[in-house]
Amino acid sequence: MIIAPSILNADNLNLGRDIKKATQAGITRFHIDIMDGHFVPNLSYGPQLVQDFKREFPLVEAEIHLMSDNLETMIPAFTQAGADLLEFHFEASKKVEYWLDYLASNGVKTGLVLNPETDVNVLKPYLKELKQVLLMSVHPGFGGQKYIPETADKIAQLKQLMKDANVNIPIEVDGGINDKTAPLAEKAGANVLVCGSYIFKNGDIAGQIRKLEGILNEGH
Ligand SMILES: O=C(CO)[C@H](O)[C@H](O)COP(=O)(O)O
Repeated sequence: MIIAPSILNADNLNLGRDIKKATQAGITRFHIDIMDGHFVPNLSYGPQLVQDFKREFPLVEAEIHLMSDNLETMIPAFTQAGADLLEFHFEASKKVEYWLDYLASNGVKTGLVLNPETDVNVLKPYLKELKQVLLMSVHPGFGGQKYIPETADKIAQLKQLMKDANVNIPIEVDGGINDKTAPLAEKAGANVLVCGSYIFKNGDIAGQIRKLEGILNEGH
């Protein structure tokens, strides 16, 4: 299981410090939420943040979760900024195939994201080109929301879809992950968990990461 901390609810005035604390606790990938105030009702970071992240932490993966329907501007900008993995929403794109090709030819690993209400079957034509699928377990736009329990059914449906297509890529779950919900997502078959508030909000970043890892290890 990979834990990818979402920096959205970290202390933004001490972001470098908090990211460093998480890497010292063994984290090798961060989830960076990009919100455009249009596709979702919130604003977050721009490409400069990603560029600075890669300058300071070149060996740590920057996973970009693009919550925008302005892909023409955003995808090239975040590709140039140094995204290792870029995930865009199926709901936000009329040219999925075009952007998958663009990202692959620029050496960026690609994931598609589905909102909670979107049927997993929409992924069928793209599964072979994806490096990951991200299932939202909250409605995108804000950290600190409650995990939607029906996510387990979506994970099961996606696993079946992948099996039928003979594809085996990681399933990532994002939103409301904590010590109670992480085991639910793991049991349902998630391979990557995005976790924001739980890790960054209580002041003991390393302790929260260890706690989450401990709980996930108990299941084995
Ligand atoms: O994509 C997101 C919101 O749109 C965040 O990544 C997600 O909500 C993680 O934060 P938290 O763990 O606090 O729920």
